Order: sequence, then C-alpha cells, then structure tokens
Amino acid sequence: MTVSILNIEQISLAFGGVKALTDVSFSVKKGSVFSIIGPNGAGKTSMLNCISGRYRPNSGKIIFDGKNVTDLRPNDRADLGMGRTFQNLALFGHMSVLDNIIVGRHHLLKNNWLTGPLYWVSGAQKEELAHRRKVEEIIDFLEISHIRKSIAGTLSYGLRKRVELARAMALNPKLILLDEPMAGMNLEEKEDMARYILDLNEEFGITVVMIEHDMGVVMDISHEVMVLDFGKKLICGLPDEVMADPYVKRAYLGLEEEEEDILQLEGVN
Ligand SMILES: Nc1ncnc2c1ncn2[C@@H]1O[C@H](COP(=O)(O)OP(=O)(O)OP(=O)(O)O)[C@@H](O)[C@H]1O
Repeated sequence: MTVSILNIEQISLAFGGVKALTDVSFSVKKGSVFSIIGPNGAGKTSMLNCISGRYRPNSGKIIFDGKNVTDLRPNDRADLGMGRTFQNLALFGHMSVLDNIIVGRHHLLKNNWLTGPLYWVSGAQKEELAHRRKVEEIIDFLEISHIRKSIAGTLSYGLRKRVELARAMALNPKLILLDEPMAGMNLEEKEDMARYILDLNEEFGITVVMIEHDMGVVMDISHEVMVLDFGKKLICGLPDEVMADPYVKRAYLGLEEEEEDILQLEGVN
C-alpha cells in the first residue's frame, strides 16, 4: 500500500470576493513527484502557500506526515520537514552561496546566540561539523562547489535557482515545495534542474510538489499531475491520463487546433 505524505482535504481560500481555491482535495504519495499545472491565476501558488502555511485557508484541512498542520505557522511546518522555494528568488543577494545554504540549516541548530557560548565547549563543535558535512554533501550533489564563495546576487539566474534549491534541501525536508523551478531558464539549465529534482527525489527520497509551466518537463519527471482551473481541481492522475484530457490538450498542447489546421490544409490540397 502506498502511503500519502500530504493530504489536502477540501481546501477553500478567498481574497475578498476572489475565490482563489474552491474545495480542492488531493493526496501526494510519499516519495513521489507531484506537479500542479493550470493557467495563470488558477490558484497554483495559493495552493502551495496554503501547504507551506503562508496562507491560512478559509476552510479545509492539511495533513502532513500524519499530522494536522492546518493551524501551524510556516516555521513549525518547516520544523516538521517541509521545505520550499519561491516563484521569485528569495536568496540573500549580498551573502555568499555557502552562507545562503547555511541559513537554510538555521532552524536545525541547537545552539543559538543565547545558548551558544555555554554550549560551545561541549557539543557545539561536533554539531557544527555535522552541519558543515551536510552542507558540503548538498554542494557536491548540486555541483555548485566552484561558486561556494561567490556572492549570490552576482550569479546567473539559473545558478541562483540552484542555490535556492540547495538552501531548501539544507533543511533536511521530507517534502519540498517548488514554485516554478525552471521559470526563466534556458533549455540546458532546465535539463539540469529537471535532473537535480529527479535525483533529490530518488537519492534523498524527498517528496516533491512542484508548480511548473513547462509541460515537457512536467510530463517527463512527474509521477502524478493535477490540473487547477479557476481555483478548482479539474483532473488529477498519471501524466498520460492528464495528457489525454481534452481540456489539457487544448489549453497546453494546442493539439486540436493543430489537427484542425492539418485537416484544413488537406482540404486545400
Ligand atoms: N495575496 C493575494 N491577494 C489578493 N488576491 C490574490 C492573492 N494571491 C492570489 N490572489 C488571487 O487569487 C487567484 C489565484 O492566484 P494564484 O497566484 O494562486 O494563481 P496561479 O495559478 O499561481 O497563477 P500564476 O501562474 O500566474 O502564478 C488570482 O485571481 C489572484 O489574483
């Protein structure tokens, strides 16, 4: 039996009169890559924000790893193993790549400015070493060793996105929420990012919930895909099933128009 790591139960969210989400339910299997697609304004980011705790839904429940997290703050959800990246980059531009990743581990540190001095003599050095090792593992995994000392704000967009992923991974998440991880990337950067997402899923066992507009990537790397439309769940299933849906074909692939064009051309000939 496959276990769900995330259960979304009848989530609704409105901003004033705008219904961003209406009665959306789905579940995400542990260890899977789950993508959310849909046109602009369909409610994808709102859904991700409800999951991460940034938005509080008007109704519905969010169960993460068996716990009801609906009323928990984002930090508490992070403590339970929920990591995320943002649609717009949210790195500290003036800090080095290494420091940006270390910030991601901050919530895992036992010693802080208050307990730090006392703790230092005993366990802190060991803890520090363990953290450094984990950070190095992530740096190696994402192949960003050559830029570890670079100031994040000076890097190319593709590399900054990769550093953001590194920071989210530093949290040791069970689940990672990725908001358009390939937006603004060229083909090569997209291919790299797709490989990293697959590898972090397969090698680290991290479950991925991702919003992405690039249908090629979505269909290539997702185990399941959900389509949102005007804040409602339209369809959720295996990539092939979703691809076969007439709405998806029309909205994303333009297949029917293409077929019509071919028919018209044949008519002309
Ligand atoms: N903070 C907010 N305040 C007011 N309205 C919002 C807010 N966030 C989202 N909305 C509205 O909720 C609806 C869903 O928006 P959302 O950003 O979730 O869609 P989306 O599918 O992520 O779109 P996109 O692909 O353009 O990012 C839209 O009508 C949007 O204008």
